[in-house]
Amino acid sequence: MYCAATAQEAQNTPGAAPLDLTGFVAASAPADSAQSLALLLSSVAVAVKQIAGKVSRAGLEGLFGVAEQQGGGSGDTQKKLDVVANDIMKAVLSANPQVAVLASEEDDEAMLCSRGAAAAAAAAGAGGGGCVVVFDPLDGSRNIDAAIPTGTIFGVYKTSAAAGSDKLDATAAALQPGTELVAAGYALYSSATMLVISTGQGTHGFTLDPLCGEFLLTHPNIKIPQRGQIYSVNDARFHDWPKGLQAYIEAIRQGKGQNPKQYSARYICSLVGDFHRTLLYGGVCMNPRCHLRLVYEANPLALLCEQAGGIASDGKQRLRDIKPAQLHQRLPLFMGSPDDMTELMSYDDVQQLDGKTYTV
Ligand SMILES: O=P(O)(O)OC[C@H]1O[C@](O)(COP(=O)(O)O)[C@@H](O)[C@@H]1O
Repeated sequence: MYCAATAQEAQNTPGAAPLDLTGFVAASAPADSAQSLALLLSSVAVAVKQIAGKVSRAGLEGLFGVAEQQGGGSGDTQKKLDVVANDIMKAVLSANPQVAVLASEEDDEAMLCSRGAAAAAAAAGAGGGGCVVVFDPLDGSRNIDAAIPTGTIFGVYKTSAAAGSDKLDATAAALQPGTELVAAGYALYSSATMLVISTGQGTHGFTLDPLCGEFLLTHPNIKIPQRGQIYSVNDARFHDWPKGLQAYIEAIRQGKGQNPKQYSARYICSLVGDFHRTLLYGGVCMNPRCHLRLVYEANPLALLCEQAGGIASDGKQRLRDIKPAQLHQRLPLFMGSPDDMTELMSYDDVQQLDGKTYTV
């Protein structure tokens, strides 16, 4: 089988052109799904390029601010760009015949895509079928109006785990534990547009080259540092946290943790941005209250984190082992370097479960 190491060797060959996303996935994903995942991730890349265009032109196209009509979904106030990004994801992905089910943060229910669902039902008996794509079309959208980085998060499952013989239940198909993910990724809309993906063969980062319009491999086989020196959390909530989390943060702030160095705080309030920095620089990023969503935010990032050698938890257990009960289920989220995460989890009492919400 052609594996990630081979694709990486090609990337490192002097004079070789950087690999593009589709070529890399076709060459490095598991052999039985490489072609289909390459096609699927090509569709994601098309949607991401369109969203990146809208994000960068939002101020010029009147796309700042709150949407006039509030839709369903996870209950957050929808921004104009949330709606635009959601429409783009659904339009592009539903045109891909492999996609049987789409589940978005911005919609109440998972939806069946007629072409993909018919194909999935037809192939279900043979153990085949289409795929389910879960996504948060624009994470961190409260940052949009200040041109601060935002992102798109997605995860891909097979329908076969949920398909009956002739009828596919869209919601059931979307409620799979993170251990069933066959691919996941995020786009980061920042000084560069990046797409970071995993098909279960490592975590790899691609940068959109505006000159050729392609995502090119710039960060092959990302490995999160064993330990970092940065923690990322909304620190203003310190006095609402449980004792264990307070004690951990106090220790690392003062260089009194297992790492005898004082940690720095960094918090963009854009999950993709905070996670991306953590992946590259190490340390921990977290939201200890029940705010982030298991299905389309936490689980996809957890796959990327683990494939980079990190740990992802809800503060009690491995995140990807949790079987979702609802599409918009929220939970505490902790991800980061293995040594930092192991130290954090040793404090045990780190989840903020008081149900408190905040207006800003
Ligand atoms: O208010 P908190 O607890 O700091 O939460 C901020 C988090 O919420 C998010 O904005 C996600 O919420 P949205 O999906 O509604 O944008 C993350 O990007 C960010 O990490």
